[in-house]
Amino acid sequence: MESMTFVLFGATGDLAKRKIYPALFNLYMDKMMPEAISIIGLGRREWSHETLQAHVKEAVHTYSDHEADSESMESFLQNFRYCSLNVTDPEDYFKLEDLMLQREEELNIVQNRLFYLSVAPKFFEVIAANIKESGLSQTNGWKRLIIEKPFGNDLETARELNRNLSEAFNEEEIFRIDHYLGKPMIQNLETLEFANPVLQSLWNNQYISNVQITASETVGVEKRAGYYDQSGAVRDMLQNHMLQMLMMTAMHVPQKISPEQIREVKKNVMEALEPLQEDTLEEQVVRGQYTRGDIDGEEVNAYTEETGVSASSQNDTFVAAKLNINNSFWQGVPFYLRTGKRLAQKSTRIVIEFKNPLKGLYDQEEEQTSPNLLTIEINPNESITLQINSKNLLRDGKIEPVNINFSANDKHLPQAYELLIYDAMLGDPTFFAHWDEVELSWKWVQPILDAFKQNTVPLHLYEAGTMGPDAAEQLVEKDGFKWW
Ligand SMILES: NC(=O)C1=CN([C@@H]2O[C@H](COP(=O)(O)OP(=O)(O)OC[C@H]3O[C@@H](n4cnc5c(N)ncnc54)[C@H](OP(=O)(O)O)[C@@H]3O)[C@@H](O)[C@H]2O)C=CC1
Ligand SMILES: O=C1O[C@H](COP(=O)(O)O)[C@@H](O)[C@H](O)[C@H]1O
Repeated sequence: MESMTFVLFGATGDLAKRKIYPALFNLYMDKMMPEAISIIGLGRREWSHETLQAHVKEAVHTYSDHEADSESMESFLQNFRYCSLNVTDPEDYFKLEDLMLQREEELNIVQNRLFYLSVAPKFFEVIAANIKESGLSQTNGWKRLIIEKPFGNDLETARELNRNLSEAFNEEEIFRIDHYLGKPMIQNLETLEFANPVLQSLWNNQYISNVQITASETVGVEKRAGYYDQSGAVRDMLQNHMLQMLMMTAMHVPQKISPEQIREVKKNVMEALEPLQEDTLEEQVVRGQYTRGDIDGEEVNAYTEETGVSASSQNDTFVAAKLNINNSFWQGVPFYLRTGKRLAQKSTRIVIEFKNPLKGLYDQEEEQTSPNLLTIEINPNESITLQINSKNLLRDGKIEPVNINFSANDKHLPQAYELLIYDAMLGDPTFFAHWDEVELSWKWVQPILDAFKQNTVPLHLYEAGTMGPDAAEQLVEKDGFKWW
């Protein structure tokens, strides 16, 4: 891998501590980092290089599962330097430039520069502009920008953000993290679909009856009420993670496996997504909010009782939707998506339900068959399970559903941030959100945001600890299905 400077805005923050430093350390230990790398941490705090190094060490000890011998740790930490900088102060970027140039010279490395913005989204544009104005982006190597979602707050603000970022960085230089795309099982979808002719031949509307994507969480708003009450489940999960999982599931075979082609087939899915209509939106979208209930035997507050949430909030803590993809592969196959807080279990999974044309053969009282299901568990377990029908020879030969299971659970499976940072360092954009995907996603959810804002669809309350409102059950039941 090429040598580089890794500039981390928000080096003193939570994401850096919990995810970025442990990921960098794991990559270092797995020899997946450049031989020579200059890592410069930034924040307003007046830290010394040593303070940052001690902070990184502590973060690695707390959050990395890699064994850290002291020699490796010390040589890892030697890559770090700190520079105090206020992102809105253009003068501070010259201070940063001095340090960058000094380290590039010391290490004798090309000016390959990766800028990671682990700061609030309101700073993205000012940082990009200051990087450009200060000349930091005029390098004799490459430059890249990593940003975290949210990418805008709606279609209009997302477009504006993108316009402004494009002043300083080209699309090929912008790596938009959607951490779901870093999850090993999501990355594995490509292989599952395209490296298995048996599955690929069934991956269409001739054999599949419906697809269900669930991301359920047991946590509530935690300490993020300020953000979440303005965001809700649609902006927080549906527009990004859920639609990315949909794209990864419904994409059709590309001409070849390359970042450009994978992004192209993902985009095709979004382009074929049937737009929601204002007058029928309620038939396809369920908005929910949790009331008091029980999670793992513990009583929890209603959403409107959470600290920082207004008692009259109409915010969505749950959303379920039925999506139709109007292309020859998926016409007639509903894709059901649901996500919410304070649900019965933490589980992210994709379930492919196959059609059962042979059902009639066995439909006598004693011989019921179940649909074949392919379940891809993404989080917290990682597995692929195929449910088939089989005779139970120990119970009078009755037909029963049994599972063929591949479980990838392993504590050494790389973490999402590890895979994503590695790809960004390499310059591989496959598992980052392209602007086209982001824009098409906002476009598709915009009617939902409008309807929720105008209160033209009901807010269904659900008890914490359940799987959401009854209306979400009815969404699939009226098509003759049930949630798996
Ligand atoms: N934490 C998480 O788990 C996740 C976070 N994210 C996203 O990552 C980003 C960072 O989140 P998180 O780390 O939690 O936030 P924190 O509030 O913990 O950290 C914010 C960072 O920004 C720095 N900062 C704030 N204002 C300025 C400024 N004017 N100039 C320079 N630096 C500044 C702070 O440094 P200092 O105080 O020293 O100035 C600090 O390092 C956000 O966009 C968030 O949405 C995404 C997914 C998960
Ligand atoms: O981006 C987000 O994701 C988390 C859920 O992520 P997971 O990896 O634990 O499934 C969610 O809790 C959070 O609200 C959202 O911003």
